[in-house]
This record gives sequence, structure tokens and C-alpha cells, in this order.
Amino acid sequence: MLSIDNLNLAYGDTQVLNDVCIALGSGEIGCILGPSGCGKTTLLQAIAGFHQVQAGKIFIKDACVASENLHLSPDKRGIGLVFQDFALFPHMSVLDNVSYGLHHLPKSERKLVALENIERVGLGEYADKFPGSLSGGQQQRVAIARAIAPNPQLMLLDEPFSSLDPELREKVAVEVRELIKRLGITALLVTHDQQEAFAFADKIAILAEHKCQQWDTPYQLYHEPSSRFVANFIGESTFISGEVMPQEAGSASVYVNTQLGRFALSGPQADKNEGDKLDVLVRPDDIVHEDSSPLKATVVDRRFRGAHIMYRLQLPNFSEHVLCLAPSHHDHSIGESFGIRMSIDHVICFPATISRN
Ligand SMILES: Nc1ncnc2c1ncn2[C@@H]1O[C@H](COP(=O)(O)OP(=O)(O)OP(=O)(O)O)[C@@H](O)[C@H]1O
Repeated sequence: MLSIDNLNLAYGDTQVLNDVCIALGSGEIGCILGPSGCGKTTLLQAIAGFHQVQAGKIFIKDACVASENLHLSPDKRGIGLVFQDFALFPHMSVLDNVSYGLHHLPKSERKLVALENIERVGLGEYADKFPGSLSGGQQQRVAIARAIAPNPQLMLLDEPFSSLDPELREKVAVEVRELIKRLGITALLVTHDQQEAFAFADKIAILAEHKCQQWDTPYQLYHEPSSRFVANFIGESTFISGEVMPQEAGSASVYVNTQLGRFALSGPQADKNEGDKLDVLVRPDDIVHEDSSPLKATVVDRRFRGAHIMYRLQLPNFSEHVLCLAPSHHDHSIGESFGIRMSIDHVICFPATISRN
């Protein structure tokens, strides 16, 4: 439904997007996630048709809408837009707000189509109300009804939940995701909030340093980051140093030895040679609290998170710290030690940069 091929875009001499590639299938929800100023909104606006691209192509449903030599105007791209502030007209009823984008229809049909879409987002009884009398989540649904009423091929949402209270944000994101999925709409969202991206998207593009660093499912991004940048950007991560062991006779496996044990490298990770120095990615959920374990680590910091406590731990005879997410009934103070075990599904490592002692 959406294909972005090697997109390049600059503001004057300032390159903002460099060879960006992403593709969304019909009914899929994608997300562009990245640090402030990395070009997320610019990419969304380029898809919507508000910027001329310098190189590369954008296809919507197999039709090229933008390239170096082609610029289809925004109204011809069949896109529904939802903005950060919802952009509802406060002096207009919900019905009039949703009817606003339906100028192409005869007046008699406009009201019917608008009402149908207000029903689709579950706000049938609010058609005559004004935006100011609705909750943030309800206003968000009005903005979505307005975006989908012209029956777009693609919906683009720019930080659509950022004006909601933090507690409401994830709940509304999940509701809107269910709504978009139920309606079978293909959508692309921009956010800088990882939890929102995880809750909302089937696939996420990590945009940084002008490039798409990885375009993948939330699970893959977390568990199989393709670069150290993505590993650090997504979730919480620490690294421990390791070294590739001599290959055992008769074994095809490649192992890395670390202070937390030896681990087999699989898939592309196995492309390492004996003696290679590596930094092994350790997620907080890879470290399990286990009283009976002979390996003890000391608490240097702790953050209470209700059901869990995030511990920062010092490993014995090691300068490196690791994070451990333990159920909060394992309640330890700073300076205390407890047993840990590494429970890692498959190892991700990168060439060593951390200092060794
Ligand atoms: N119209 C413009 N003219 C010149 N430079 C611009 C323009 N719009 C954005 N920029 C610059 O392009 C870069 C990318 O901006 P953009 O708004 O796309 O980033 P973003 O990732 O959406 O940021 P944020 O998360 O802070 O909203 C920034 O350095 C910004 O200053």
C-alpha cells in the first residue's frame, strides 16, 4: 500500500532524509520513531505531498506519487491526516467537523457519510456536540472520523497522542489501533514515544542520522537490533564484554565467553572468529533474580516500578554494570547483593568498544 524507495530530501543545503526505505502492506500500521529533529515529520509530510523530494520514489497503492521529476499534489494522493493537536474547529459540531473534508460529495450525501463515519468511531450520540465538550480521547476519534470519511487509501498520524495526559496516552493508542485495524485502514504514525510505538505499530522505522536504521517489528527491534545504535535506542540495554572461544572439535557452534557464562552465537551472529572481542547486549529481562545462584551482584541503584524493580547491578571484579528487572517482592537496598542468572534466548553482540580490565 505504501512503498518508500531510497527517499532523499533536503531543506536547502541541509540533508534531512538520506536513502530512506520503508514499505507497508495493506491494513498494516507502521510507525516512525526517532530522536527529536531526525526528520520524522518531514518524512510524513513528504508522503502527504507537502515537500518535493530530491531523489527516490514514493508509491501509494502501486502508483508513483513522488520522485525527482514528479510531485502529485496532496489532494490527489488519497491520504487522511491526523495532527498532533487534532486540528478540530471548536465552533463547529462533531458532524460539521467530519463533513468538512467531504466537499467533493453532493450536500445531501455529505451528512450521511459524515454520520456513518462518526458511528464507525463509536461517537454516534455525540454528532451534535462541540469538540470542547468532549474528552481528549473522544476528540481524537473525531479527528480520525474526519480523516477516514473521504475513504483514504492511507492514513498518516503525526504525534496524535502527545496532547493527551500520559496515563491516557497508551489507553487511547490501543483503542485507536483497534479501531484502525477493525476498519482495515493502512496507517503510518510519527512518534518519539517508544511505548506508544510498541502499543500501536506492526512495524517500526528507527530514523536517525538522516537514515532509517532499521524497519522491523517491535519484537525484532528489541530482541534483534541490527546496530548498536538501535540496541541503545530501543528499550534499556547494557553490555558486557566477551570473547569468542576456540571452536570445539566436532562442534559447529561458535561460543562467546563472558563473566555471566558462555553463550552460543546463532544466525548472522555466528559470523565471528576465535579471539574476537565482543560487547554482548544484556537486556534487563535477561538477568534473572535467583537466590540459589553462586553468581552474586551488588545493587548500585534501584528504581521502583510497582510490579517490578529495575536494579542496576555491579558484577564482581568487573567495572561493568547490568540492569535486572526483578519482581518487586525481591526488595533489596543499595549495597545489598543477590544471586543472578543469565536467561538469554539468543545472544546479540557487536565489536567491542567497552574498556576491559
Ligand atoms: N521548513 C523547514 N525548513 C528548514 N528546515 C526545517 C524545516 N522543517 C524542519 N526543518 C529541520 O529539519 C530537521 C527535521 O525536522 P522534523 O520536524 O522533520 O524532525 P522531527 O523528527 O519530526 O522532530 P521532532 O520530534 O522534534 O518533532 C530539523 O533539523 C529541523 O530543524
